[in-house]
Amino acid sequence: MAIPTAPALLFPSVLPNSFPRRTPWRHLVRRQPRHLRAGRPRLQAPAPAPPPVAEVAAERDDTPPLRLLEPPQEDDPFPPEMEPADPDFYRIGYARMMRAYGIEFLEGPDGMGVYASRDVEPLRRARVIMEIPLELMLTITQKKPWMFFPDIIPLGHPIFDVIESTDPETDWDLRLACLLLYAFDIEDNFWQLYSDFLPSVDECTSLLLAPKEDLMELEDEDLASQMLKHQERAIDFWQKHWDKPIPLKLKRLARDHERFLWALSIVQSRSVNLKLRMGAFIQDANVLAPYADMLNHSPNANCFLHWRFKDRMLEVMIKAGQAIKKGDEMTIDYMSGVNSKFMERYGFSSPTNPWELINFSSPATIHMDSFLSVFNIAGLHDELYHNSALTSVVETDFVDGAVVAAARALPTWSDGDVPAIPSVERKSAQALQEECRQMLDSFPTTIEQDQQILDSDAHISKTREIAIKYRLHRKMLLQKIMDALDIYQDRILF
Ligand SMILES: C[S@@+](CC[C@H](N)C(=O)[O-])C[C@H]1O[C@@H](n2cnc3c(N)ncnc32)[C@H](O)[C@@H]1O
Repeated sequence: MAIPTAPALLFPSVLPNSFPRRTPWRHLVRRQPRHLRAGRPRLQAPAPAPPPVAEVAAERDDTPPLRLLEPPQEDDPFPPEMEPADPDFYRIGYARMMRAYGIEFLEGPDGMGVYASRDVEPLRRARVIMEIPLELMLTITQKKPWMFFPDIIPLGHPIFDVIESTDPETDWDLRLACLLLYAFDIEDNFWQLYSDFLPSVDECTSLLLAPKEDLMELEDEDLASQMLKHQERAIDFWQKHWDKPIPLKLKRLARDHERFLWALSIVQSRSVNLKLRMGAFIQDANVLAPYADMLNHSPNANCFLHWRFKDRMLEVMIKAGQAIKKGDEMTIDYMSGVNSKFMERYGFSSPTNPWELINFSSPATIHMDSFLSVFNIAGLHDELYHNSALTSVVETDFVDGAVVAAARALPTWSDGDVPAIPSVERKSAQALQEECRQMLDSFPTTIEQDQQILDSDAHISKTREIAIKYRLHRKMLLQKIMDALDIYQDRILF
């Protein structure tokens, strides 16, 4: 079934004033690879002077009501002497811009990121740093009747049938990639302009874009085969719909499968899941939210995303109580997952990911509470945290995500199973160290060799670099667990 469309009413012209206008030919020019150009164009926060928090609240009240779902009735009876207003007239009320308060978008070590442009005192309440109106976002919902938003695809366009051929619940990423490609193709559409600020094929970290030999560098067979399957799925989809004689208006959206893989990478690594209310429905939606998609990940994020139903705004908010210094990066927590999950979806891993897992097969058991207390780690097994209140008591500061991660996976004994005899504890720690050592030895390269490859090869491809970093991070985690078990034995057992 085709969805009727009312583009003039539902999709306003919403270009921030400072957005560089695209010249008609510019989208035909291939971007230079990253090393040949000085980064992506700078994304300027389009808001005027940032207002204090109190004013933000006042401004919200002034926002004109958004009548996204109530287009004027076209078949209202007009007296014959009256003419309908120019379609532009209707756009006025819908044209809302993104607003930004006290932030700037800068190129950093993890690509583009969002940084504080002034100090922020810790406040008891969360506060807004970005507001992104719904109409700037590309949205695909997982259930009918609302399929995607904005409703920009004209009736009868073949991309609609391509989208319709997929399963809304499982193929949200393919669907959103089609919608994104379509949005890029509409002259002066917001996304056509925003695409200048998205990472190019050479800059994108997604492993969907990695050649097979780079995937082999991962030395994680499960992840490599998972990525090959993802690539196969995307290429099959592209071949099914594009690799044949088709109308030009469809063909030009993704002339080669690389273009489709890139769009899919953008969707997977930049979209968020939200529960949106659309009219009477509350829907699980996958959303590409411009500007908010410049936020990088941190497990100790200082910001979070908040969907405001009333004005249909996505807000980025600083967590309550956070003090932020000018120049600090603003981050959100993408998910609590192991490194392989981050690699699969976003193409990066972290040496201190507190959700990383090492599954020990050794029967050795260790007393978890005493292990944790050596590193000032407190809390229940699922929510271990560094207890800084204890830092003055125990001098070691050796705690990072890797030790928390180790603690999550350590085999433990429950009261009564094993007597708390230091020699048993020591044996357990040694057995676990030995298992880590064997796992570490199973990598054909050492930590130093991987580091050398990364340091010495100036022309290393992006995806190969990512694969080697991941392999390095896994080894570093093992090394840190071994070190932690050393410290544990020194501190507690003797
Ligand atoms: C939502 S985008 C964030 C903006 C992105 N940095 C850019 O340049 O446009 C997600 C991508 O940012 C990068 N990224 C985010 N957090 C990261 C982190 N903690 N470490 C390394 N890369 C990160 C990865 O390339 C990821 O796929």
